[in-house]
Amino acid sequence: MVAVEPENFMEYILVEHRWIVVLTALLPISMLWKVWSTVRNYVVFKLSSAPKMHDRKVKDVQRQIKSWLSGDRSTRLCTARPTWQTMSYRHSVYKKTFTNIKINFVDILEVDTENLTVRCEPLVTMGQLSRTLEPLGLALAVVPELDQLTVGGLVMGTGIESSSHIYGLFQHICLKYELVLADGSVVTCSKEENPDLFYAVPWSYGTFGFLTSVVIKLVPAKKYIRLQYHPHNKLSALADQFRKESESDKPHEFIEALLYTKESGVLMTGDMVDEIGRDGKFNPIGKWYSEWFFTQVERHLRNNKTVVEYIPLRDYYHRHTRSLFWELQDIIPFGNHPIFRYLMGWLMPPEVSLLKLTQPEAVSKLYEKAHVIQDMLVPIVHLEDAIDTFHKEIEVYPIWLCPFRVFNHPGQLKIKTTADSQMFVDIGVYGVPKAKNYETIPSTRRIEKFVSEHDGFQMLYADTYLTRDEFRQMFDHTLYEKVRESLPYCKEAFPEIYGKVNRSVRK
Ligand SMILES: Cc1cc2nc3c(=O)[nH]c(=O)nc-3n(C[C@H](O)[C@H](O)[C@H](O)COP(=O)(O)OP(=O)(O)OC[C@H]3O[C@@H](n4cnc5c(N)ncnc54)[C@H](O)[C@@H]3O)c2cc1C
Ligand SMILES: NC(=O)C1=CN([C@@H]2O[C@H](COP(=O)(O)OP(=O)(O)OC[C@H]3O[C@@H](n4cnc5c(N)ncnc54)[C@H](OP(=O)(O)O)[C@@H]3O)[C@@H](O)[C@H]2O)C=CC1
Ligand SMILES: CC(C)=CCC[C@@H](C)[C@H]1CC[C@@]2(C)C3=C(CC[C@]12C)[C@@]1(C)CC[C@H](O)C(C)(C)[C@@H]1CC3
Repeated sequence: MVAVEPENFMEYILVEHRWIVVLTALLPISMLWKVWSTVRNYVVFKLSSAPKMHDRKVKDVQRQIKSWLSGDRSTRLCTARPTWQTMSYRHSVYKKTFTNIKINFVDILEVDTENLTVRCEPLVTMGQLSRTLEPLGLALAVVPELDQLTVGGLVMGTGIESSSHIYGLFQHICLKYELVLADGSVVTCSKEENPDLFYAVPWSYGTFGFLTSVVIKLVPAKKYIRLQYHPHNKLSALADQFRKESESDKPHEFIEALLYTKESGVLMTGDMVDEIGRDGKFNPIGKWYSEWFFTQVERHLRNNKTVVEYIPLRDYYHRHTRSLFWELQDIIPFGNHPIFRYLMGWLMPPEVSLLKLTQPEAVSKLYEKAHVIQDMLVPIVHLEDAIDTFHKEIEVYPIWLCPFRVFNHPGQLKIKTTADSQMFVDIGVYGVPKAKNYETIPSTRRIEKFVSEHDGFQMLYADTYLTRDEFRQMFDHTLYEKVRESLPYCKEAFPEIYGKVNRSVRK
């Protein structure tokens, strides 16, 4: 472990015993925030006030942009969402120098139960959506699993989940975007209307305009997920089954795998069902006292038996929220202890935003040197090679594996095939690297090189060390540039994507 020197007593507590602050302050505040926002969202929905307010809020964004237009336009524009509230590890320093546009868009506007769509505002979170849709027997086709991810962030960045091998990324289930552009106009775009803009918006990181609403595709939901755990002790066997299941003509609705060592892991296949069958036990993994999901899965590996469980739908969707995958074990080391779970589990997890807000400089330095948070997206055929490379360069376990389809659409994600789509795998690596030769920048750059050479992509909520040229090689900028040229004031108002994601603007 790399040593860091705390500068004062408070910092010492925050670094060495971060759990004290988390337990005494962050967890209670997080709970109050959760209760307040749930009640507030419920009341707003019941009063049906959100759709009426929406137009007024859009006009307010237009007003702010027009005021920027009538000034000297010496600054650029970004959203005023404080950087500590976002679901990335870093703070975006450009927020300090750009003109901040307030976007207070936090509501679900309309659920169309006939056409199976939901129209919602960009700050609506995944937790809010799944809570609202469940009683209606509906769900988003892709539910990125951390409660606090927002629709806007997932559209402008990207979103992925264990149903993505069928439906694709979050962008692929979005049917329409409404944006306010740099000239103050409001546009809507879809496959039929302004298609260039529609295909260029995902992965654009807010560099065309401000998203004000999105129409998203829904699917009928059932009460439970029948989840089958398939333990493996050979990577090649796990990878073969992983590919076979993902590319099958009739795939299971949910597929993911967790690797616990280079050679061993558990593949999980799931389907929605209305009844609990007799072939497995009921496991409400979302209850406050239940063990963290990733350690439950590890037990199936140790037992080395294929078993079936029935998990309540929302518990499944947010299965990695309570332990923030496995990141919370570094912050609350005893968080998975039964005594803690029974007594305090109902307060978990702390809000990521509050953790971020109270992160001292010394912890940032520690994470910088000895912690990896990366999701690399590579064609599924290269799965074993990628695991080899990650093992050699980083050696962090568990590793999250999630298959997903990239459709052959125009835009920044250009796949190298003429087929309709190509199957990829997201390799998520979060934790303290054990590889002896690990050094943040050189090791990450070698991984990035591997991903580029294998026609893959890097998720950009994480740190990227790509140069601008390498970045433009990884992400196709042809359509992006064309649309930027065609929109009045766009280039003046917004930097290019690299200008918002490179390391020099993220501290
Ligand atoms: C926290 C929470 C959030 C909910 N969110 C939604 C939701 O977003 N959409 C939904 O259909 N049901 C939602 N429901 C369920 C809803 O309240 C009703 O249970 C169900 O829709 C039956 O409505 P009703 O026939 O009693 O008529 P009403 O409640 O009077 O509504 C008639 C129809 O209009 C739609 N509707 C009403 N208000 C809104 C709104 N603000 N936004 C979108 N559609 C609205 C609904 O489709 C509803 O069926 C929510 C429930 C909870 C607890
Ligand atoms: N399972 C998954 O798929 C997971 C995904 N993630 C990643 O987390 C990120 C989402 O986090 P979240 O906190 O929700 O989003 P952020 O607030 O971090 O926003 C991400 C980007 O989207 C832009 N943006 C957000 N809302 C708007 C809007 N209304 N109009 C214009 N631009 C907007 C932001 O611009 P600006 O800088 O101007 O605010 C920023 O560049 C995504 O990048 C996603 O890939 C993380 C964990 C899991
Ligand atoms: C595509 C998928 C599934 C991505 C999962 C990404 C998660 C593992 C990321 C998203 C936000 C994230 C970067 C975060 C952290 C860990 C990894 C997270 C949870 C933590 C909690 C680590 C500890 C840090 O002190 C701090 C609190 C700033 C961050 C906050 C964001």
